[in-house]
Amino acid sequence: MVGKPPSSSTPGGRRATVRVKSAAKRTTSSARWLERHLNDPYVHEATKRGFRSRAAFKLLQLDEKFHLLGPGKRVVDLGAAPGGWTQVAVDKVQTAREGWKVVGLDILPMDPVPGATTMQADFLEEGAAERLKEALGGPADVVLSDMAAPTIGHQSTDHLRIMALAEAAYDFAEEVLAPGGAFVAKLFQGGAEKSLLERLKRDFTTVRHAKPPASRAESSETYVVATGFRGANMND
Ligand SMILES: C[S@@+](CC[C@H](N)C(=O)[O-])C[C@H]1O[C@@H](n2cnc3c(N)ncnc32)[C@H](O)[C@@H]1O
Repeated sequence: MVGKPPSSSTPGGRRATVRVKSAAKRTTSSARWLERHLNDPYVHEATKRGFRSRAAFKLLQLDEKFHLLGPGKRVVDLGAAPGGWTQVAVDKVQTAREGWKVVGLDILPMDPVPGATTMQADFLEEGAAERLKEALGGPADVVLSDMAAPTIGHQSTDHLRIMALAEAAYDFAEEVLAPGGAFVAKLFQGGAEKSLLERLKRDFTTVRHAKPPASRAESSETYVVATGFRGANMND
């Protein structure tokens, strides 16, 4: 009969049945994703306002709460693609005066964002941080990291991978931040690993965890927000 799954009584049949089942599971979860996407008010608002991603609202909300961005500031945006945070950063920092800067980096290609410098590189690869420093051409007031590797569903592996990205982002931030600067990094629930938190508490006047309303409730994503950088040489 057409459409009837192959018999699972033979090894080939069982494999085929498993394949059919997992394809069906994938179809159901993509359908669920599409439905959620179409009903998401942030997706609609992002389209209306010309943002490339709904993620733009997470930065707008973090900025509203922590006052991170402002005219004339110099910003680094790590994990920038497709560019929602970069758009928000340019919008908030650009002024008629010289000196403001937004540099975005992603491992994926990204369409240029007017006003920003963008580069494609794996941030964890040797030389990427140096190239980024060159593009920045001076100290930064804000280092943002929304970097996240695709999750594999294995909680501790996903946690380790995002922590490695956050730690690398802070290694970079520690070198380029101007006194008074701010650092934001995406983490998974459970918050920052003790070692990163200890460094942040030592180096900043305020360290908070935040989950902006635009971050989906079912996502374990959260952000660590550190403000009031005490200055690079304070530990010397
Ligand atoms: C959640 S998305 C960022 C969304 C972005 N903030 C926006 O507003 O459009 C996470 C990004 O981190 C990037 N990423 C993950 N690992 C990276 C790495 N090692 N180096 C650079 N970018 C990385 C991914 O390619 C992805 O584009």
